[in-house]
Amino acid sequence: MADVLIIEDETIIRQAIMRLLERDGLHVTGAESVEEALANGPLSHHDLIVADIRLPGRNGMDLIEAAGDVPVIIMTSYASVRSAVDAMRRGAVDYIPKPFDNDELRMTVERALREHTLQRQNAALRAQIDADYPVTGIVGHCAPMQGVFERINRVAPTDTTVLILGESGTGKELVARSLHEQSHRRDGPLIAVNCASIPETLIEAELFGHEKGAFTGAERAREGLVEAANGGTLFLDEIAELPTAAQGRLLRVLQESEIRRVGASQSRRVDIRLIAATHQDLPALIRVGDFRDDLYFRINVMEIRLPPLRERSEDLPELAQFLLEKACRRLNRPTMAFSKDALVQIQAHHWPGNVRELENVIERAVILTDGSEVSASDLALKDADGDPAAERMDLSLEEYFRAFVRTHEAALTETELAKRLGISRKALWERRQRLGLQRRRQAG
Ligand SMILES: Nc1ncnc2c1ncn2[C@@H]1O[C@H](COP(=O)(O)OP(=O)(O)OP(=O)(O)O)[C@@H](O)[C@H]1O
Repeated sequence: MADVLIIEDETIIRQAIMRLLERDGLHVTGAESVEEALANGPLSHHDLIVADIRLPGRNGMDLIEAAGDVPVIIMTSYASVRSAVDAMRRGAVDYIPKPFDNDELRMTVERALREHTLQRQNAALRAQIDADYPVTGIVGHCAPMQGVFERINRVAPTDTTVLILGESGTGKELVARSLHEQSHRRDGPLIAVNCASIPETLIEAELFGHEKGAFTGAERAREGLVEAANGGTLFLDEIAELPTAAQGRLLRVLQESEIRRVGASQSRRVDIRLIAATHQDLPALIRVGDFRDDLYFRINVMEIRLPPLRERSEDLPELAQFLLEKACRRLNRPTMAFSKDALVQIQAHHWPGNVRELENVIERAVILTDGSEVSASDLALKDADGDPAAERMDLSLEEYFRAFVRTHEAALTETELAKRLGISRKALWERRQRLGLQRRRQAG
């Protein structure tokens, strides 16, 4: 039973609220003042506090701070909307205007209690995940991954620039997210930019923003991605793809904590933490003049190197199982398991596309498998060497969708087909329209 504390100095009002909430099955205690409430025991014993803003002695505002994690609803007269706004700013979860409407009060209390329960459940879930995996959502027990976790835990709480190295698909972005989530910037933005995906001519304006008229087509001034990361983390993936001019601008941002938009004469202060990643050999690029050595020295303060999947074979069974559960959840399929021969194949494969390839192979197998077991043939991996995996990787999900629909549509209803694909019937219909994949009528 949820426990609610009412602090209200007017006895009639306090008792009326207590009776009202007791009728809703809540355990309610009352106090005339903040001092009396504190004398009766720690505030943390309650699930919710409803307090008048004007009280004799310490007022309701003081209480918000004293309440810590316990949500506080403030009661205020219509005349003092201003103080209600102040109370919300200082952390009250809601306010109830006086004179109050009984139903409105009950609904506000119920909503605050529900949100508080949800928050507690989320915190418990997060703690559970943290306990299962040392760094949120990153699977790996092999020695090199343990080294990676140790570095993440050490460097995450600092503002140090981190350079993540590793082949494509080894989890560089995942590590960057984890560094952000474990830093004091976690409530700030994480802006992830793949430098290879922005055309060279646009990259400076995209990253650093521009003033109106800075170049043809710049009709309005625009904030860049670096500024958007202010107060948070900027993750620059494939940093080796940054053209030399942009490298110079980035270096200035890092050295001076200031940014100058393209075409601007004034600088603006920015507070960002940079995490960079690349699969390339930066010292080799420096030698041929494609990467600035001063930028390299500035970003290479702390290095995290991710091993390729082929060097992590002891992690493969756990990682495959983790990705299988993830795919089943995403595609709305009941839990599945790998057959023995599937696990043998997973161990034998070379995984040139690393974890991303493993994830794609598993997701496709989940889509194509009927039963609850994924067999070696569902994985469609050939052998450890010379397997044209890259060819299969080129098959887009749309092509799989097309093949899956054409193979199964004669035997399944649209509802069954949608369910097997893990999408709604409406989504199936829409995708059919988009791909020109009209339903074929069955002969006879
Ligand atoms: N150790 C891991 N545990 C669980 N999932 C992982 C792990 N490593 C990678 N993944 C998953 O594999 C996919 C690819 O990872 P990610 O995008 O982080 O790789 P990347 O190195 O940044 O690739 P690229 O260099 O091509 O951008 C993601 O879906 C990620 O969640």
